[in-house]
Amino acid sequence: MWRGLWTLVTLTARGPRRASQMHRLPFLFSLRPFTRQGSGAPTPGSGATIFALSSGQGRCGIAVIRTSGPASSHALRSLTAPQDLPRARYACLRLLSDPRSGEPLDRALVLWFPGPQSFTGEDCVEFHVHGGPAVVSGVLQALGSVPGLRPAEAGEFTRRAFAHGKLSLTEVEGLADLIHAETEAQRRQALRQLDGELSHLCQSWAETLTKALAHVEAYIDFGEDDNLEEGVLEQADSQVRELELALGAHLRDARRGQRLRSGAHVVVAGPPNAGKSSLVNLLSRKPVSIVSPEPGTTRDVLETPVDLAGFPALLSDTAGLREGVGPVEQEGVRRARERLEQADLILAVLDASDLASPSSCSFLDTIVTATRAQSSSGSNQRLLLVLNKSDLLPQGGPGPSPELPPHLLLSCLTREGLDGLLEALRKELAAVCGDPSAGPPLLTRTRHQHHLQSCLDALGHYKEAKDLALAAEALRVARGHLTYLTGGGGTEEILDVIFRDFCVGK
Ligand SMILES: Nc1nc2c(ncn2[C@@H]2O[C@H](COP(=O)(O)OP(=O)(O)OP(=O)(O)O)[C@@H](O)[C@H]2O)c(=O)[nH]1
Ligand SMILES: [K+]
Ligand SMILES: [Mg+2]
Repeated sequence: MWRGLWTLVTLTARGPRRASQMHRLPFLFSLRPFTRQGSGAPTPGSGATIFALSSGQGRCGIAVIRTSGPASSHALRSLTAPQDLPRARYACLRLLSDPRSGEPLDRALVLWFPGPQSFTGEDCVEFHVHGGPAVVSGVLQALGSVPGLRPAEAGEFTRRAFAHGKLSLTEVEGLADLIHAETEAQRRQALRQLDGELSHLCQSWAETLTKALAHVEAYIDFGEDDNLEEGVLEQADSQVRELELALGAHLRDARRGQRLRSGAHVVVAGPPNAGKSSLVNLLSRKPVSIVSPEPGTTRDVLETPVDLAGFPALLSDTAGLREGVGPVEQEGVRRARERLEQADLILAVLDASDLASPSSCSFLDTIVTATRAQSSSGSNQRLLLVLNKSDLLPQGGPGPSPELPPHLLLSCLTREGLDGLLEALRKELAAVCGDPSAGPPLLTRTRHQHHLQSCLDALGHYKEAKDLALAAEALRVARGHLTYLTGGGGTEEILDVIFRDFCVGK
């Protein structure tokens, strides 16, 4: 078919002489038309129809049971009365009964989604039944008795959706993240990815590369032909340069998307008895750490996952930093320092009523000053200075020293200043994790970073390539990585671009 099309074009647009050059275009005839179905994913379940409980386990108001596959309509008819198929995509009330015994199971809402307009792309049915365990297991058993139906494996509905081109790989990842999202920021980020923002961006980058590749290939094939547009290679070069800039900007993202997915490391540190453990308990809303008036209470690093102002964080409580103590506390101090190095954000806590003590001064001089100096010289580590126990400051007094770096006043005892701290945390974490509702889509997984970096490396090879065949190959490799990112398996659409974007024989 392609050969036919090409011949048509060569005859009409370029005159018959071009037909003799067809042997010079081997790559064009190995092309498959672009479809997302050629995504390298396994072809779905060889006709099997799957079913599963899609809502959560346990007693609930409504439970949703789904089927997907060619026997879905048969399953629906077998379980319902009347037995006719309801109108597509409209909810209707039906009596469900066991097809073997005729025993009524429930009165339920059923929905019929004929493929391909369904989540998986196959025929699907949803049963919205009453959420009692006996109803759910009765309907599942009834479905299991219908010939051609079997229970779904984990993720099998989504896998079928991917195999039918309903979702790209990054969208599948977004869906998984949405299901697991625990904080507002994670939900926003996952929803953007599920909406396909990252995959659309990659598709547009891949299109740019397809154009550049088409330019280079055309030059290889028609280079000496004066009918070819001028400057095709220069166009390819400038397309590659623009793409390099865009990819570089995304990669400089410094793993913000990944932090948003798995949580930023927030480390609470400070001198002994400053109220670090009190703050950790306050922020996590549970008694994670022991609080006591005795300095040196916390020894081990205590970690707890928390939702901090809508952002996911792994909050670590650490031992108070001081010198000249016994071996156990000294080990705690060593662990605290080690954890500080891994922090995305340091919550530095001092006792507002004890700023002149040697341990407060030493903490300010070392950790606080050093971190602030590093972050102004481009390090990614951030720091918030919190002066706790503000309730101990004299009412209407002068407040802490004006020479201190920027800080927040807080009382873990009275909770005064907590709202201000949460607002400051929200800003800091938005900088650490990226604001999920603004800017370009974030890279949420190492896999994304790997493919973008490999794409960028291949563009480097393009620029260094000594001949055009190698340059074209580098572009193909670069484009392959973008396709892998969205889950495609090296699909080709150069012909389309040659017809659409090129005026061979104008
Ligand atoms: N007045 C007052 N006391 C506080 C406040 N926050 C904590 N404290 C008290 O300060 C003491 C030390 O608190 P912790 O939370 O154990 O302090 P820490 O920094 O974890 O101490 P170490 O683990 O020993 O380094 C306890 O007696 C707390 O009740 C506050 O805001 N105001
Ligand atoms: K203490
Ligand atoms: Mg403590």
